[in-house]
Amino acid sequence: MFFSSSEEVTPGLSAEPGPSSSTPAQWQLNMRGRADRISSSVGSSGGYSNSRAACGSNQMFFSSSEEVTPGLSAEPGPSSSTPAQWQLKISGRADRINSSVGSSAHSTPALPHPGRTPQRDLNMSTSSSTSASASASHASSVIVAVVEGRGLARGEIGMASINAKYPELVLSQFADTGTYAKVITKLHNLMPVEILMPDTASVKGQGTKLYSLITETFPSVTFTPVLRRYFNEKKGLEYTQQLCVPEFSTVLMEVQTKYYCLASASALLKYFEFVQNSIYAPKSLKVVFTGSEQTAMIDAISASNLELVVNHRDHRSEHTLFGVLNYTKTAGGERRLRSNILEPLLDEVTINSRLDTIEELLQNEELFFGLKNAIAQFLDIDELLSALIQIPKQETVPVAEAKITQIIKLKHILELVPSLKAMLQHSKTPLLEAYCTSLEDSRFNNILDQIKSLINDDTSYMKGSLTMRTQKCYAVRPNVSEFLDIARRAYTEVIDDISELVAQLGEKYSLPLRTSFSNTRGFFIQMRLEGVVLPAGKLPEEFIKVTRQKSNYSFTTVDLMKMNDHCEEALKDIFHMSYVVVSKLLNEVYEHIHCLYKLSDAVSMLDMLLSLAHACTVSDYVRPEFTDTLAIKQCRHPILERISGQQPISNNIYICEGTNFLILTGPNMSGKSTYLKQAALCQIMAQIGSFLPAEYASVRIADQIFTRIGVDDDFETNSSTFMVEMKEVSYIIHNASSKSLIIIDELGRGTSPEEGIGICHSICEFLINMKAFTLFATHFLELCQLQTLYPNVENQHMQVQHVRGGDGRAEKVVYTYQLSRGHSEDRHYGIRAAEMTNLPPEVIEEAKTVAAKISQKLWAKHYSDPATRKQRADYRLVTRLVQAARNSRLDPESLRQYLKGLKRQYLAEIQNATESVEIEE
Ligand SMILES: Nc1ncnc2c1ncn2[C@@H]1O[C@H](COP(=O)(O)OP(=O)(O)OP(=O)(O)O)[C@@H](O)[C@H]1O
Repeated sequence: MFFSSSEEVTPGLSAEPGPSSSTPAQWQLNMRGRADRISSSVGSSGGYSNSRAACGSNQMFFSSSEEVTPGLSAEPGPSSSTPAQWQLKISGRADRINSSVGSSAHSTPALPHPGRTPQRDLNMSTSSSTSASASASHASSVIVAVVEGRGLARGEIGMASINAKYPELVLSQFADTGTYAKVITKLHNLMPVEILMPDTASVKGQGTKLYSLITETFPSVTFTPVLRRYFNEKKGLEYTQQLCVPEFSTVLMEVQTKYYCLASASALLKYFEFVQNSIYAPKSLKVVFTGSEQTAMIDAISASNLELVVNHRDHRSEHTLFGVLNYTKTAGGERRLRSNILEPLLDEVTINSRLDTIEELLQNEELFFGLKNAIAQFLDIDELLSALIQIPKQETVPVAEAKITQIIKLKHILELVPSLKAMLQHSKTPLLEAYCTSLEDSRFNNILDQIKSLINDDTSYMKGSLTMRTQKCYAVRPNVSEFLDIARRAYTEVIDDISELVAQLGEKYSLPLRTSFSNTRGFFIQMRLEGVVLPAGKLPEEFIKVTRQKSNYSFTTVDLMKMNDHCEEALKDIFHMSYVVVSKLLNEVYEHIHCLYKLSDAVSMLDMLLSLAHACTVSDYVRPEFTDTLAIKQCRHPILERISGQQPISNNIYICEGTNFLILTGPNMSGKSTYLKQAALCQIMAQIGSFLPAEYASVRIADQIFTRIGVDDDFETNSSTFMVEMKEVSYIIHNASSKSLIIIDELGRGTSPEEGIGICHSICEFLINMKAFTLFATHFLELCQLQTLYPNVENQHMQVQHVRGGDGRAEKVVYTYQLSRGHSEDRHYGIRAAEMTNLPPEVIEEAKTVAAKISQKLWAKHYSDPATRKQRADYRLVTRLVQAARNSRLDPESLRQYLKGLKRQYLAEIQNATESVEIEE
């Protein structure tokens, strides 16, 4: 049972004649006409929110004798046995969450699903939309519970999260490393408003490493210790079984032995019920389990470095990848895009099915614009679902009003389904066909028919607070409830009286007065000052609470305030009686309501795909193909392109298994970072199913994308810069695989050149052996020697031109932003920079000589160690052998000759390695 109320709709009234002897339809029109007249004559102040009546009252609205049926009623909830810690933190928490719920346009992503077919993509977004949904919500209305295994199970993490705004419980459990990188990344993506952990993990002074890391990394997020006993996996499973919508119940099989995520779910649901003061209806919640296998992992630092969803210089700026691709029309589409960018797909079939769809949308303009128009009219379905399935513990005026709004929104949304389906019927790609099929669900019509039996045909969701108030007042059909009809007549009369009063005042003082309405003031009077002569040079005494904004006066009178009170009283009655009807209606439609999950999935995915297609039309993008090579012809940086408004200089990117390590050199400001970032951004774009800013693109799917990008030099923080560098690199080394994409920009700057080169060199060698695709930008030209040592390394540089100044000494650098093979000839950028100053020439020359000697010495020293040199010779031999084995074109004789050559080469290298290397002093 979804809702219960002691009051029944009064039967038998439908046979009654309407008021004022007119027919019900006429009466309805008359009543609406009056209210609409006023609503159109007044300026709407602010968007939709609770009316004054709703806001002003905390008292119980109903004298209902029945209790609301709680989904978890059998369990002792926090309300009955509140832990002390909870009690302390509760006040204000619900408000904060609620206010963020109401205000944010962004949030939970409806997950992108990797799957093998488009149909799978559909199903997955139901079953795994998790990570997406989980990951998105930057609308801080997410609460997360985290628990870690103890003893031998240390490192096993269970997480459960729920967004007050979206009806989805996301569970995850995974083994993490000692750096807890996965937990931190997941939390970063979720952006929770509050994190719950067992009190035992956070005992002062003895907190676990995970606890310290979480509280240090998320200082602005509220941390709440919860008694360990609430992290109860048995209860977690029971709650999940009770709450899970049947359509998603396969998840129960998946999680039944995942004790840690179930334990988190148990604590989270209890806590959520407590702070929200409402519970979820049984069988109403989408429950999903997300591992980290289906999406590529992008750690929080990389997401920030690449400016995926937030620009770290200006948080409100749209100069992010999200900003470039976001042409979505719905909150759900926006969330889905955001979550996809943070967690791109791994499954080639799913990505290609999205690309097919985008291609169709680009080729079929009618379909593109038709779908866009259809999608743009949808409201936030997830938000509505979430509200529909939460059972308030108290029945107040705001609750009543909210329920009426919900039924109006539900009707509005369901009425849009046929036009969306009709548009999709023109499509040819499997993904769109699959969404079209998913909308052929008789439940949509059933619910709508039931709604229409009690709600007026022309009731619909509209913008503007007064307009929406009118919609709510007249939502229920006339003759359904006699008392409701009487209350509405009373309301209309007060509205007429208000109009009349304002007209009389205008006549009395010969002033151009207008009736206005706002949620905070109710009805009030407005007057423009221009061309107005005030009697006795000032406003009449009768006008009180005067405010002035530019050339507009706003005020009221004692009589108008009284009328407002009458209006509020009448409204309360209307909402009360409409609520009784609406609650009963919701009870009836409740069993079908879960088809909205399908609709939400379809709308958000279509919105995202339309948005990606739209981005292609704004700039010239190309469809990527998936191979084992990253090869992008004339690639452009997507964000730079958007910022500058003109095409940046394009460059080719080529990395393959044989040449998987690229060393990029070039002076400061020559475009190295831009080049590196555009490679990573294009990789992500390809893996969410977007076209790319290039002439041709082939992409190897990356399981993870890592970046280490240097911050600007800061002499004061050099030591900490070095530590940050080392931590970031160590994270990459511990987590990257041969299928990863790694971007490293400027490593080893926070220490002496000698150490810097040494560290860079050993890290490079480690990564070269790992076979990940790596782009490594550096100012240490010494590293370019790696190309001669390893066949899979290639040097590239950013070209610059040096233009001599008129006085023959000062030199100007012209940046071409063009990539070229080989390493940069521009050594000692610092000295070049110094040359451009007024330093005496002899000082510069001496600096050049000393620098050259030092670098030669460093290099020679580094390569003088016989053991290291032997190791490298071994590695080169193995690499060449593998290449030979793969080269199927060689006939046996050529292969033998080739192998002989390799042997000779290897022996020479070994001998060389043991000879001492002369170091020039
Ligand atoms: N391909 C390009 N087309 C047009 N402008 C570019 C391009 N690449 C870089 N730029 C411009 O040059 C500026 C400097 O580029 P970037 O930061 O990539 O240089 P860098 O070589 O990494 O510098 P540093 O070594 O100092 O970090 C960018 O802010 C951008 O405005």
